[in-house]
Amino acid sequence: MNVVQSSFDLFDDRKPYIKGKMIQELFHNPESYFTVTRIRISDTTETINEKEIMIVGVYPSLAEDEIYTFWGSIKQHPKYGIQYSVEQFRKEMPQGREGIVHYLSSDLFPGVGKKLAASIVDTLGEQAIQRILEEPDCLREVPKLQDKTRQLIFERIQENQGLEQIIVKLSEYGIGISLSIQIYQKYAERSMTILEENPYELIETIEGIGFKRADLIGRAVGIAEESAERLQAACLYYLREQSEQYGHVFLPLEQYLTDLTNWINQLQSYDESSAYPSSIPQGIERFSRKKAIIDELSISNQIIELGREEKLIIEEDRVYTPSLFYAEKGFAKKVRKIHQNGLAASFSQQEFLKALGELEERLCIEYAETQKQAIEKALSSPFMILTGGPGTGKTTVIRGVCEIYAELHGLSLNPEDYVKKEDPFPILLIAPTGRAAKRMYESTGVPAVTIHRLLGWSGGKEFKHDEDNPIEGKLLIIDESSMMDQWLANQLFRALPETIQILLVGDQDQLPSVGPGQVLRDLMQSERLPVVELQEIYRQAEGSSIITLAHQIKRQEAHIDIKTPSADRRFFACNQNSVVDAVGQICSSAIRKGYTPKDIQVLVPMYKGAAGIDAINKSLQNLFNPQTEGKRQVTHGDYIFRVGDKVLQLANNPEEHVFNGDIGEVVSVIWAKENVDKEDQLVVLFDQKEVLYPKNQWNQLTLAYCCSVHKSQGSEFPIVVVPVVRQYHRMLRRNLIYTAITRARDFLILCGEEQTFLQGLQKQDDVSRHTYLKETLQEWITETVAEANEATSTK
Ligand SMILES: Nc1ncnc2c1ncn2[C@@H]1O[C@H](COP(=O)(O)OP(=O)(O)OP(=O)(O)O)[C@@H](O)[C@H]1O
Repeated sequence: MNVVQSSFDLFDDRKPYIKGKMIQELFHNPESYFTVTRIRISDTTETINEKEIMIVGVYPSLAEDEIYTFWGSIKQHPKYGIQYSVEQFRKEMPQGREGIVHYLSSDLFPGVGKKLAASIVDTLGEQAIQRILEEPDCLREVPKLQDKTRQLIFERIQENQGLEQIIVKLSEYGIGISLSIQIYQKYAERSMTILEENPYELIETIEGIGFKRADLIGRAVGIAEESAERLQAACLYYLREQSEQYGHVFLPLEQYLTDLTNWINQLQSYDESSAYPSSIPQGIERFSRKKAIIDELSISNQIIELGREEKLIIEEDRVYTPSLFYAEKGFAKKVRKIHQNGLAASFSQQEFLKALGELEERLCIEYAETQKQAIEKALSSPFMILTGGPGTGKTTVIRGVCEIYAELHGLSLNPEDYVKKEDPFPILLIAPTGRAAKRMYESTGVPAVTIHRLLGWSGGKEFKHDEDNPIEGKLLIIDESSMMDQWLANQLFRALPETIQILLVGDQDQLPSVGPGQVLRDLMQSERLPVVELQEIYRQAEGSSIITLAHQIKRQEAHIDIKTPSADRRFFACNQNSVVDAVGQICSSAIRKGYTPKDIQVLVPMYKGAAGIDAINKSLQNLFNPQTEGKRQVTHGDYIFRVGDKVLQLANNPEEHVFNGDIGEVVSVIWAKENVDKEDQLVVLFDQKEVLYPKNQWNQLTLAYCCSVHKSQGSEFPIVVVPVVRQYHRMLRRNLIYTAITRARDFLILCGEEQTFLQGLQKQDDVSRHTYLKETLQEWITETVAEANEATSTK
């Protein structure tokens, strides 16, 4: 294979080096890549006699049985003796034969395993790739190679000419095959040039490459710490990271500059012991390549430059990424337009009361005074917000709005009356998740879809509807709007006609959106749009103590009793070490009472640790769906997926109409030998729709017996089990617990430590989000709701 003659010659073999194989990794920080490994020396030009040495510095975890070359300097530690401080490193090229076997048995060639790949190389020699390209028929010489596989090998090699070189090269920096393929697909023959000249570009273009990984390549190819490319990439990356992690839409300039400077310096100050976690083995010197302190002035120069190039937007003392700046401004602009231009229904009080009376009769309920006001206001305002805790009748009001709107406009609510394209259904009901939309449909009888579906999302940034191709509709009702982030809100609003009427429904005490922003909260707090809050609880009337507990939490009452059992609520005391068993016992007991795994949902705030989601899922899998003879299962990383398992979708897959947070069941495992693609496959059933998962999509799935509170937003389950133990204490806060317990429809079981639960309720979200939506609306819409009301009442 010609990889060995790659033009990528960055390493100076004349400098002293040490070559060797790993014996043991003593420390590796996956964040900073600071690594300490003991290696067995196979060759060196340094003046040492040792056969083994400790390699200390910034490099990825080494692969077993691979030879690496390190360039650096020898340091003498008073206690631990000789150590080697690394400045550059390189994985030795795979030997010709080994490299081709590795390539041919990768996921690029489904159906070709190590054995077959070895047989191809044994038959065709180390020039196999070249030979196959020139004369595909040479593959006929390989024993037992089926025609279909032969064809596939040739086609894949032809499609990916040159890729094998990149794969081998990138593996030197700890970059695996799938990322290498993405890099190659993006840059083709320019891949190597990008890597050598500005690996930081990969952060923007390749998902899965963050600043630290790019910086690792940057170090290896010799890009200076203070170079503009590196610092600019750090500025952009840090801002994006802060938005993604903490939900900020912008950062205050001063804070951004200080925190970013500290972050950059901490990244490179590997020789300052304070920068390292205490888990580094004592006695290991903390040093690496030459250090350069980056001062605030250098960073601010780069920020100004990025501002000039419009890669950052600086408005007064706020720094934004362009996408969030335009999302926030664009959304605010459209809200103002709809608020001022939207066409509200016009009707007399008499007409309204008549329609309401008929509806009450039909539904056999009597709307409460605030609920009536909510319906009337929603119908007569271009933009209204309806809020309230669980069970206060938000959905009942939505139903009223739909029915009376239809009545007042003489419209039918039967979708079958709208089959013609030029006559679309006038009332659009949407929610951020599929399950929330389904609930909305079930309780109102009006069709409801996800926001993504309404927008005709087809993956990535592709939406069918936007300002040039707006959605058609007259009334739009958005439920669970606390989950809507600033990007999605803007995407939705830009696709709406200015004349549409909007009812936004949500509970601001629930968790904020996963993505940046706090759209619902800002809209409400701007005091520029009418808001109706429902406070009376109706589900309580049906005997629900779950709802009472939720409202006690919402009102921040001082004495909350979680221990006294009631008809729909229990508490079981247990500690951190016994909580997994306790959850198991609770679930077993529910199953004995006739509930199925689908009815029971365990909700936990974190994945890792002895009481984390992963551990609970493994234990519940054995309980709910144990391995039995003949039941098929596959292993994927740490997980086993077995026929009958309840699984959770972790990514949006618009082609198959399955979305992040959807829950399904594994209904079959198809072995590689049973399908034309020659790879193991899973079939998952979601709501009567079967979806096929080839192996490379298994990472979109996880077990769902237990899932995160975040993923459960917008859903309801008959039985919810919420363990609360000290291990979660960093994550616990009022709105998280509130969201978890309000997911329970019939029965709520809390287990764990009462004290930890009560302490969690005392904590609010510690970081408030930096957003400017509220202020923008206040600047742009001059009249407050109170003033508007006054003006109407004096007319
Ligand atoms: N005015 C009313 N009279 C009698 N029952 C009512 C009234 N309003 C609502 N309900 C009943 O209260 C229960 C909760 O109402 P609804 O589902 O509309 O509340 P919600 O705020 O949407 O709750 P959640 O947010 O938990 O879904 C329902 O069973 C509903 O029929």
